[in-house]
Amino acid sequence: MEAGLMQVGRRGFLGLAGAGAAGAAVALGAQAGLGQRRTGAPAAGMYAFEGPHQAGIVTPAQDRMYFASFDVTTRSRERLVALLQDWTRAARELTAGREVGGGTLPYADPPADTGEAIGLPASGLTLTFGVGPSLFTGADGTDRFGLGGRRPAALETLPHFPKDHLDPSRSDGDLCVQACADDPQVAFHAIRNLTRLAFGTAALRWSQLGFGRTSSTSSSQETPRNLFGFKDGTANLKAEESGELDRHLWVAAGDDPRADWLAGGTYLVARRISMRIETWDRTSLREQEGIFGRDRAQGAPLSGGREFDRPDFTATSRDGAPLIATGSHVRLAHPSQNDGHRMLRRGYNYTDGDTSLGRMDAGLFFVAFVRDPARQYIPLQNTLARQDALTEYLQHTGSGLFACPPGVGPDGWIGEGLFA
Ligand SMILES: C=CC1=C(C)c2cc3[nH]c(cc4nc(cc5[nH]c(cc1n2)c(C)c5CCC(=O)O)C(CCC(=O)O)=C4C)c(C)c3C=C
Ligand SMILES: [Fe+2]
Repeated sequence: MEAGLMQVGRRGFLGLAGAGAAGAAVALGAQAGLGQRRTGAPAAGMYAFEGPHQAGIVTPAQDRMYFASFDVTTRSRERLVALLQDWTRAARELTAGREVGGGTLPYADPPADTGEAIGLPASGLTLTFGVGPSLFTGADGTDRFGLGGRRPAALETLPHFPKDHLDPSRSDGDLCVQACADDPQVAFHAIRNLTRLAFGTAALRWSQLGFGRTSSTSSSQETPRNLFGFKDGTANLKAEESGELDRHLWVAAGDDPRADWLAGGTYLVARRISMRIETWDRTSLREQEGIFGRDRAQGAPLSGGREFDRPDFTATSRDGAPLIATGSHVRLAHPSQNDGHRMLRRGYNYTDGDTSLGRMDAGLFFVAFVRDPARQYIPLQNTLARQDALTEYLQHTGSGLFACPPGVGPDGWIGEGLFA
């Protein structure tokens, strides 16, 4: 079984409702209460909502994603807090495969849950929440909710990078929710219901559907492929590397004296990267492999060996040229070129139909989690934008940076520490 995934079947659930349930079912009951589960189907995968860190970061990447960014429309701090509490309550239900609002159906009112996930299991749903820089400081410099003094120094709108072509209506936001699941309808249902709960307090600003994970976050997972056909996620930071996670992923107490509320949390970088698929498809395999610095079939470094072997950047061909080219993606992105920095990538392939020129509007919705974006993301993105051979085939069209608070305990709510 994958790390952190609980298999809760009909027997487990019925057992919980009865006398003494153990193991997974107890975990379900403790965190989710005894509301109506949407299905009695066996072997419904479920990740614990509670824990020191939010789920959806190091839990194994699911097959589907629906990412949403929100603008907070209220000026009231109390209403913002109430929204985060409502979202936490709903997230406990949704991730346990239960209907929002306990499945209440007063006939004279709209149902508490929108209903399209009835009959579907939890499907490994995780919900990961974040806060953007604009939640702290408005465009006119105002301290919107009295949180200005608690804003982490690293939580700034990402700078403009060379060749960026950002659409403001697909960028930034006050709050974000990343919903990942093995069923797209379950991920959609989660965002829809959270959006509905936010009515009058926060409004959807932009959203992105992703259909195929482009990273492994656990060594138990097979490396998937991106839309250029290459294995993606080979050298990713993985859940099993606990020391490395503390070093590169989780914010520690003392990292930022203004923002100890973020200890145990992390930063989420989102980039909507359009990929020039038609041009790529007219490029030779030799050139494609040279651009990445890995072979397409196995994902092995061009210096030799197998997928998970270390790339040898000193290896040269008979004519003295480096086997992994100086402008290749893996050389430029490798920790040895970036002061030892790593990141946890958790992106998804996407398509939004086609463009007015009849090209596929498709690419990578790049999501990465880092302990410090100012050191781990911004310098690397500047390097890639200027030197990476891959850049010719890409266009960054959306962007966002969010701080993801730590996870919650049984009575906690997301972002509690920020408002304490
Ligand atoms: C700024 C960070 C990065 C962006 C943006 C980015 C875009 C991007 N990447 C691929 C495909 C691959 N990336 C791979 C490795 C890799 N990429 C980054 C960072 C960014 N990529 C890092 C830190 C690494 C790991 C480097 C290392 O430690 O060796 C690979 C190789 C396989 C792997 O390790 O995952 C591929 C393939 C695309 C298509 C893309 C934009 C659309
Ligand atoms: Fe990459």
